[in-house]
Amino acid sequence: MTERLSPARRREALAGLPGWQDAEDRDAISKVFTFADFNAAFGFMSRVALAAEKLDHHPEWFNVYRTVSVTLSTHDAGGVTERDISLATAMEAIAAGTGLKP
Ligand SMILES: C[C@H](O)[C@H](O)[C@H]1CNC2=NC(N)=NC(=O)C2=N1
Repeated sequence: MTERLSPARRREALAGLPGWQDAEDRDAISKVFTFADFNAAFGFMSRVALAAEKLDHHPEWFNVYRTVSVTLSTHDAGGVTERDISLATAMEAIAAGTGLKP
């Protein structure tokens, strides 16, 4: 659970997570979510915050108006683990119900 993913597993996981990609400057994965408006973006962040606490795994993120830029990595492991894939998967499910930009 806390080991960095093999390249093959990482490719497989990213293939199932639309819009997620390798971060440019470090060992992490990232995505920019664009919502209908600020209300939807902040609602997404509120729901993700609750899920992150349950998973004990927390996003690095940056919100401007209706966009939320997310970077996930497991600091203890120095890279991407199954914990990041679990949180990314939860974020996808939450975003699907939160008023993504049409
Ligand atoms: C003690 C606690 O489990 C750790 O500090 C957790 C908390 N949330 C975390 N979140 C993320 N993204 N990476 C971590 O390594 C991490 N570690």
